[in-house]
Amino acid sequence: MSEKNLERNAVLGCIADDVTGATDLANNLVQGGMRVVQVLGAPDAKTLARLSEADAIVVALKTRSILAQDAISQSLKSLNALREIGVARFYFKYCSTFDSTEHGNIGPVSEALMDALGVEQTVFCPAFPRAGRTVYHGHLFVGDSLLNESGMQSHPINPMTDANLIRFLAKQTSRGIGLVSYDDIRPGVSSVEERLSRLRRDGVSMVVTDTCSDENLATLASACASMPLVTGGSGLAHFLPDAYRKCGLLRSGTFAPEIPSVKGRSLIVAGSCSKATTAQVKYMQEKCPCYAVDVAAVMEDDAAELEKIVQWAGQVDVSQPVLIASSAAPDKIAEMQSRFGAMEVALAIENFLAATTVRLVSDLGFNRLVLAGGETSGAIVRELSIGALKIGPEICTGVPWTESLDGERPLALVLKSGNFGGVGFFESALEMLK
Ligand SMILES: Nc1ncnc2c1ncn2[C@@H]1O[C@H](COP(=O)(O)OP(=O)(O)O)[C@@H](O)[C@H]1O
Ligand SMILES: O=C(O)[C@H](O)C(=O)COP(=O)(O)O
Repeated sequence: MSEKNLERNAVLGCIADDVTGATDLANNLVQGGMRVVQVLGAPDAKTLARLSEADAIVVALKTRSILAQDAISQSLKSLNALREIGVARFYFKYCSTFDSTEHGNIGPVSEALMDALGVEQTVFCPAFPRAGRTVYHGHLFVGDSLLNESGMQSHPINPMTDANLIRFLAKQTSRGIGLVSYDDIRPGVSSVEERLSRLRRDGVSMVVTDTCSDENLATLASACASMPLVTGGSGLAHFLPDAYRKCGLLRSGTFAPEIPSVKGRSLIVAGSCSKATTAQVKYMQEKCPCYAVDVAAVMEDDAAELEKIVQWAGQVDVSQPVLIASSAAPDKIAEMQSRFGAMEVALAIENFLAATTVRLVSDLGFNRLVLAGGETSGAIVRELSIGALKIGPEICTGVPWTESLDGERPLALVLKSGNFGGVGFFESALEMLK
């Protein structure tokens, strides 16, 4: 394909099951040298056709924790729109901690995408070593802890209680599941390719990959570059652009992403209850005014609680960032869930934080938004009616600044995965805009 043609067609179309995972993926593709645009919600081909300069298009859905049939329908709509504009390679992105449940959507959506593309095999590569996610003998580790001992076992809506990905995925699909082990990867690309073809011959269509290092990811990216579909966390995406360049699929050269040029008030909204976000909230409470959301009040009279927050935020000096957090410890979460129902609380808080953010943006001029949590961020960007994001520079591993490309006024946004970032993340993110 001539260099000019390479300029025209997106090489890779990505479908992500939550918005923070989508920006995490987009960030890794940008780091690999791709020009990336992220769209929010299942698009149509007409919308995508306008993004002709992008090497990769990332479609950010909110399908991780919804009914499988709805997740499949939104994912296939996105796939069809991407195919209609000529995209031929696809990436289904889910969490590096494989966030799902026994009846979750990773298996069903992967099956649907494989069937729509007519592919016999794909890989499941959640690992992201730079973020401490590795896989060994098919078991997922977060740092030096097994997934089910990492804190993810207490997740409010998808507690991860089994680190064995093969056993866990088998509960979501009846298709053959196999493993490309560390010992298959260590010798190099041809060893991985031989293992994959042996598994394919044996009818194994879903292949979990061990990954202990970035070097393993680079090997896997080269071995999978010809696959029409790959699935995983964002780690593999860091190395795919180079693999595509080596196949002549992607133009050479890289570019420096721009920091958002949005001036104005800063708002931090934390709905994630992960260990990382809880620590970040605790740190930031010492640095700026913080409102701890009263979950029981939200469940009983959300309008009154929202008005209280708007009044409170209106008293804060405009030069100060404002922090609103519903994050809580597992025992407090359990108490609310037993009183009101787990999904009822989850959805009520997502919708409450979304409505609150819209009010603060429209009434008090907040336009630099740092959002913590995948489901939380998805609800907020949907309520703000943001359709597309330009990917900016990385703040920490897996989390970039972004800027809205549409809507009434430009917004600078951080969509932070709950688990990502150090304790001072919120402060560091805002420092970058000074
Ligand atoms: N105090 C709380 N009690 C119960 N559920 C909560 C509380 N605060 C937030 N939640 C819910 O927990 C879920 C957090 O998910 P998410 O935003 O994806 O965070 P993460 O990125 O850590 O997974 C959301 O559904 C949110 O509404
Ligand atoms: O951890 C990842 O791979 C992604 O950044 C992600 O999917 C995060 O989802 P979360 O719900 O924000 O933890």
